Amino acid sequence: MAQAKIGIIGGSGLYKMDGLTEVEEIKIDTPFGDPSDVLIVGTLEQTRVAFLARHGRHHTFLPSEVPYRANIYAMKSLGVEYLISASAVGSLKKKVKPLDMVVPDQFIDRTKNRIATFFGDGIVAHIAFADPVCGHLAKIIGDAVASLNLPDVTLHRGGTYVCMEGPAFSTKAESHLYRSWDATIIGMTNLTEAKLAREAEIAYATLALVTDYDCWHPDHDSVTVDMVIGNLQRNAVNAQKVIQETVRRLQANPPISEAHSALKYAILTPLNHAPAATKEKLALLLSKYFA
Ligand SMILES: CSC[C@H]1O[C@H](OP(=O)(O)O)[C@H](O)[C@@H]1O
Ligand SMILES: Nc1ncnc2[nH]cnc12
Repeated sequence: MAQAKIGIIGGSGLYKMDGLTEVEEIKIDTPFGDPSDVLIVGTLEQTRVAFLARHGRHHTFLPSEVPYRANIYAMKSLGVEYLISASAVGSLKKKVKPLDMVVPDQFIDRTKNRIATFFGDGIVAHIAFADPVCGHLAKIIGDAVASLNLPDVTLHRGGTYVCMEGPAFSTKAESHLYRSWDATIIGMTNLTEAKLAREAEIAYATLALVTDYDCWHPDHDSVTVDMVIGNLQRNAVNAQKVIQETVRRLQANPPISEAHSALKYAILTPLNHAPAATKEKLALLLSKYFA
């Protein structure tokens, strides 16, 4: 089976990664069903990386339908230790403009229709999630953006990403509510992914690409898909440059992340009392904790 230390999940508008060489398309079966698409493993900056289109390469999964568990499990099965997410987001702050880039450090959960854990069925675990992204990886992504001096792009390090269920965009009342919470950006996918990545002991951070002002701004039209895709296509080239530079920095200096031992104190069920079928299903994540 192919191996890759670095994973990339591309969101709306980023359905492929240019510049990969020695490319393999890998179909991975998981105990949680099929991932959104085949995983593309290739070489970038002398490193094997695995790319996955979050909504499928033809954008066929709603945010609520994305098989998040299968996606993260598939990344883990390739040996991924660092996961870079590229995502389209709306801005909840005036100073965060369309085409800007944000590397958030917090999330607020407004999802209601998805499973955001690998656990259950006889094995209970509670990961710490106070700091939901890997600070080391977030810094490397931020440094990569800063080093590229991209024209018309302002970098915002830190900020809170509201993860809503969708698929409809927010009402104005909701958008104003999130602004009153001092949230920075809004999207529909990254919190779920960040939780599962943490349970899988993968360091995770987000490169958020701002496409719109959601629907709160009196001087800007309310968000539409056209607006999002139009801006993200403009952002996609920049996003790929940032990802490539992040991979270069990451492989030169891979940090030890707290995420890599997230389950050490999280599992409450003595594993010798856990149902065999659940142990088997979760062995990829748990075998290092089997006695
Ligand atoms: C196409 S607009 C809404 C859609 O875009 C974002 O997707 P992703 O996070 O995968 O880039 C947002 O979360 C929604 O899923
Ligand atoms: N305004 C918005 N709300 C939710 N998800 C988004 N993705 C891009 N823009 C968005």
